[in-house]
Amino acid sequence: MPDKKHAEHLFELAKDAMSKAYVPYSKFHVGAAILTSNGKFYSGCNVENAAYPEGTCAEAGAIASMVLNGDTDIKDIYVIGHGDALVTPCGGCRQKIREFSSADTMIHICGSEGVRKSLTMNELLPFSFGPENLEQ
Ligand SMILES: O=c1ccn([C@H]2C[C@H](O)[C@@H](CO)O2)c(=O)[nH]1
Ligand SMILES: [Zn+2]
Repeated sequence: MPDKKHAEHLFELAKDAMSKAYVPYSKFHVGAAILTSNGKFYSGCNVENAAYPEGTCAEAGAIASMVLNGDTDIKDIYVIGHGDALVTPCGGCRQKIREFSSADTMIHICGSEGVRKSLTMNELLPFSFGPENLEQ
């Protein structure tokens, strides 16, 4: 877990991002917030599209913001969806998070009261394919 101050900020950022989701089709709001290993915060929401497959996930938005700002090392990522069911990152997002993860990256799945489940990258995506697989 990140320290208390970082944890609170991540949760607030993820909730705030969730409130901004553009979801006229699914009405399913999702927010994500990232803390990088160098102490920066990024967030994102899902953005749907009338051409349904073009919609993007909250995690993808947060990752795009992180990369735009020159950061590539996720320490913690919080994900929150509206409603009671826990939102675990979809398969595509697991792979997107994996690209920017390291041994100590943690994925925290939140409910309305805070973190409900914390997972390592390997728990979320075992036997994963990553950048090092391309190193010869
Ligand atoms: O981890 C997830 C799972 C789903 N969604 C979005 C995609 C779509 O807009 C809506 C319903 O699938 O939730 C995310 O943003 N992140
Ligand atoms: Zn996704």
